[in-house]
Amino acid sequence: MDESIYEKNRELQRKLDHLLKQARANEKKQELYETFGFEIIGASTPKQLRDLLLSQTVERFQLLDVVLCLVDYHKDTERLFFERDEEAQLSYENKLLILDTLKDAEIIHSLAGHPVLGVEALKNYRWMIANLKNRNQVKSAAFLPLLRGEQIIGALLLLSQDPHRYQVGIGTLFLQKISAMAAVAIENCLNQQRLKEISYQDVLTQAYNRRYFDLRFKDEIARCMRWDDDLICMFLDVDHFKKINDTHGHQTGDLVLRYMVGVIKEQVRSCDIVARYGGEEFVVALPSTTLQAAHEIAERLRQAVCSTALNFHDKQFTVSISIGIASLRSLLTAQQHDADFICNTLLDRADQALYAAKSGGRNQVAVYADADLVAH
Ligand SMILES: Nc1nc2c(ncn2[C@@H]2O[C@H](COP(=O)(O)OP(=O)(O)OP(=O)(O)O)[C@@H](O)[C@H]2O)c(=O)[nH]1
Repeated sequence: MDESIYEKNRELQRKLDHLLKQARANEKKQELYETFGFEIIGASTPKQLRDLLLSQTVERFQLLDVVLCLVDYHKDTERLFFERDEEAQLSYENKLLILDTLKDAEIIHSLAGHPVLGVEALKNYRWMIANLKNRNQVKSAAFLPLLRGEQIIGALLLLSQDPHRYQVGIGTLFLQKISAMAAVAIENCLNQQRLKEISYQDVLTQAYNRRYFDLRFKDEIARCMRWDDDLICMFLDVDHFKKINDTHGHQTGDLVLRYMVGVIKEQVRSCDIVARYGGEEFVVALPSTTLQAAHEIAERLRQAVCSTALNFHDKQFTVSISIGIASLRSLLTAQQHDADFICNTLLDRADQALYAAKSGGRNQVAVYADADLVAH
């Protein structure tokens, strides 16, 4: 056979090998993207989703970094996405940007509804990387809009050190699939959190309900014990509430309960847990608070309530509250007990203190003092 035919054969073989190699690489890539996409869809908590979108993407796709921006249509994205996890909030500070529909209207308007790659992505969306420490190492970027129907709910910006990684003209099908799955997952996750919040809320006052308090209270006790911190349980009860209802009507009574939650929230920190425990009784957990500080807060609250003239439904009147407080630290000086016992005993002690405040004449603060009770 003629040498040129051999050469043609070799050339064809080389081309075939190259195509096979490319096909295998694409298959692998597809598998990687698909597995990742299914994991995103399967994420059941904001923590899992945060980890997948903001950390795992970098690792699995060998990126320099990734930035996610979300449009805050319901003014709740940050709260729901971070679930009050301040540590996570801090560590993802520059990687998750929450866009306000009013303040950032122009920016939101500038988000493209299709993927943008290469120089244009870097030029148009430089604001997304403005606070990244490694922003100077970014050489190419892929901007992927997160769409739900016609609406943009945010965007992902994938960043690479390789100037050729995201160039105009490269196929974006894999990337589009990932961003479509991320959009669904984010929306689902936020909606699930919203449902959870509703089920933990007291409908009348918007404070947490007892179910939520019981769950969180145990967590907070465990956390404070781990850090050798004190924790205060405070019960508050409106004095002669039945009389308020009887005199001014049930609807006015409802307004008093709502007002109470407002006053309590004004006097405590955002990390304290305020819940309606039943009827006209409220409970507050104050982590990392000393008994003395809690006593001062309770006194301030009591005074704020009884010194304010209320004017609801054209009826002017004043109300007073009785408060009972108990501290975790005084309970732990006795002996070690399991979490349920500690939780129940602390609630019981605060309730006993409240009872003492009521029987002492109402409109007063009482502190549980019998540290030996737990041993009985
Ligand atoms: N308006 C209104 N009243 C409620 C609600 N839940 C419970 N109550 C009323 O709260 C009143 C509580 O009365 P009591 O338990 O006798 O207590 P009190 O009159 O506040 O007396 P002391 O606590 O001893 O000072 C009852 O009349 C309940 O009907 C509510 O959601 N709205």
